[in-house]
Amino acid sequence: MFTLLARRVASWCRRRRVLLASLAVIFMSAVLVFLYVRTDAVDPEIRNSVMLNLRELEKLDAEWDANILRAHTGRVSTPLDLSSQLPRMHDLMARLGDTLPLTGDSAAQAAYAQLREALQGKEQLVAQFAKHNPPLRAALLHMPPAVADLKTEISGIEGALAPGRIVVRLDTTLNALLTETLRYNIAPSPALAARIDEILGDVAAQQIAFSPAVNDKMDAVIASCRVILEKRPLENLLEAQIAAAGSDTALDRLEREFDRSFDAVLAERQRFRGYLFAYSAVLMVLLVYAGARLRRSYRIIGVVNRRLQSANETLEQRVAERTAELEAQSRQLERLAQHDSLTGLINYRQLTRLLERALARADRRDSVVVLMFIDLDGFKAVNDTWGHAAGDLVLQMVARRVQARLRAEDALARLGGDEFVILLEDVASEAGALRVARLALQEIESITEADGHAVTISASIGIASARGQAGAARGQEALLADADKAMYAAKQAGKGRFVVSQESQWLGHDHPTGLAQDGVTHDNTDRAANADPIG
Ligand SMILES: Nc1nc2c(ncn2[C@@H]2O[C@H](COP(=O)(O)OP(=O)(O)OP(=O)(O)O)[C@@H](O)[C@H]2O)c(=O)[nH]1
Repeated sequence: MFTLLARRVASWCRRRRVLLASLAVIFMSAVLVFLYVRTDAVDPEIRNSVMLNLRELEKLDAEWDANILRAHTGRVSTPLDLSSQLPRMHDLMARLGDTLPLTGDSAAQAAYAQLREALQGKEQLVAQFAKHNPPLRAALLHMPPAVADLKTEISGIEGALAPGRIVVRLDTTLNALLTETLRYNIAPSPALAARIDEILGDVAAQQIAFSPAVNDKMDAVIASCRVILEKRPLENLLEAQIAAAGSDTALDRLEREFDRSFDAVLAERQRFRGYLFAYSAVLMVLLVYAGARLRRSYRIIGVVNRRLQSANETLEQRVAERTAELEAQSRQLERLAQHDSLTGLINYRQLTRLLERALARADRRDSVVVLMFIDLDGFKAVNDTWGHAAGDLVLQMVARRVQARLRAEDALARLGGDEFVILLEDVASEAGALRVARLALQEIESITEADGHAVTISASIGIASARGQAGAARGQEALLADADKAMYAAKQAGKGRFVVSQESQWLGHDHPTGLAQDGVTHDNTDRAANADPIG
């Protein structure tokens, strides 16, 4: 089961090798790009700018707190002074909000959110503070001079008109009111509030003894006191809440978290730079390995190519040798097909070919072709007496000697057994042909010894000729038959002679000599007069 599965997977892999290689290259490139992106450098200026923003924010927050304190002590009178830092603080917060996503750190984001919340809370509290602070400030500013003024008033004409006891008491009560109210302003408490309330009741109870003008001043003092009683704890509470908003703590935390997350980002980039370096090294190794494999493949291909080339050359050489051998064999066969193996003369087949061409040429030139059919006489006796080898020797000697008497353009063929044929072209006259016949006869009869044995042979020669168009029209078979017939006639006439066929055709007035019916018989008695070959 597993083997089958493994085979299928292997076959699939082989078939999809190119696809897999492409996917691997794409995957490796994607990893490379990913690592490169993760190692993107962080601008250190960002850190500096964030830190500068935070510092400025801290400074503005501190100034804000100082303004609140100034308002507390009455040195800032308008609500506008309390919110003068806000536009710049909003701007800085927005800038920090843009920069912080760089770190992508949740703790830094949480610290930023906390700071924003703290500042928003503080802003709301300061707004309330700004609403309550002016009446309080006004009351505090009003009260001491108003009390002093009242005291002056009652110590003058008004005091003279009122009972002395009441004037003294009011003066004491006003002193107590001023003292207790100022104490309350510094450290408000319910007990002190109850005491001031009691004093105010006492002041109000003594109003009856004074004029309406004094009463108005007393009402104003009472009103300022009431404002202080109401607003002081409220302002203190708001100040406490402003302090508890924790903007400074949030700022510290954000600075800490940003620093830490920025370091973490740098460390991560550094880490990915390490990965990228290691990955690049692995890729380099793979590249070198692939290069080596490629080089090896090229080397193998080169070796295979050289071997193939060498094999090809060897094959070509063998083919050339074999072709040469076959051509030689073919030539040999051709030669064997055209020649007689014993004498080396052309055979009957080749003779007929030459004869055909010779007749065609004679046709064109109106020349004469002569054919001499030679059959040895007494050859059987040589065989019978001295054996076949001696006979062969005789046949070879006949071939050699007769051939030696012919021109290069003449042909001598052996038809088989003891039969030979001479083919002559462009024969000028019958006399010339007869001369050749005589010479052949002479050469044959000159053979008297073979292989150390005495032999006596002769030949019967039949001569036939064909001239020009008429000869060609009769054809080679007719000429051969004429020569054969003439040879037979020579045999009949007693052998050792030649007979010219009566069908022979010669040039001009050179007609066949002798009998028109039987042809001319020539014995060997006149051969001495015709010792030369045809000229
Ligand atoms: N040695 C040898 N003998 C051959 C060859 N071919 C044929 N013969 C022999 O040649 C002889 C030819 O016979 P004939 O032509 O009758 O012999 P002959 O004595 O010349 O008689 P006539 O032609 O009548 O004069 C035969 O004995 C054949 O066996 C050959 O290649 N070599």
